[in-house]
Amino acid sequence: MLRAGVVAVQGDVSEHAAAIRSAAEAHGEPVEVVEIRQSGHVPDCDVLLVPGGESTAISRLLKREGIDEEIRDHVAAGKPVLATCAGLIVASRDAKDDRVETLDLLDVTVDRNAFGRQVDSFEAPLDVEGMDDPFPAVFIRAPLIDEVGEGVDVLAEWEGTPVAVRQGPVVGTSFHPELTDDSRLHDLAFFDRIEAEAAD
Ligand SMILES: NC(=O)CC[C@H](N)C(=O)O
Repeated sequence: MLRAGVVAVQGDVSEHAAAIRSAAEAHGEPVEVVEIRQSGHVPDCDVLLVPGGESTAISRLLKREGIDEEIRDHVAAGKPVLATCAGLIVASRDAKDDRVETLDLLDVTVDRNAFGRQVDSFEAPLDVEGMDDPFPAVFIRAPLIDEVGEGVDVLAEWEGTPVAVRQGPVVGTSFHPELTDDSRLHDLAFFDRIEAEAAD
């Protein structure tokens, strides 16, 4: 049984829970989704999802609840994380905003809301490394990734700007794969990895 933790202090938690459930179902993988609002649950999780929402609120609450350290330990143990939009901001090295205390899971810097305000949200077909067909990427007040460290792979770009990155077990996207019923980003972040490990 795969135990998937959805960080649930703020943001689009139910969409993430539904997306990981349907991705797991597609792989015939029984899944238990754990909504994480307090410390003590992350250590039991195999994979973690950090949702979109408001990065200032998410980072403040993670720290207040002591979940921030647990997420760092999860990654240090090599366990996968998918961080989307505000989650990517929280996972970055630096969001250039004192209100966001980042977790430094991905060696990238981000510019919050760089793709515009809520009204500027858009959907775009995105070429993602390893996918045969474009992924329907939904951008909502999306962060721009402006600096990418050496250990980071860029998985997708939009108009010359990285919008999906991977470093070790952590995948971060500027867009919201949880809002479409396309589970290929979950495959890339979790199931391809889990299946490759199982085949070893
Ligand atoms: N849709 C989103 O997650 C937007 C993120 C928002 N720009 C932030 O700074 O938190």
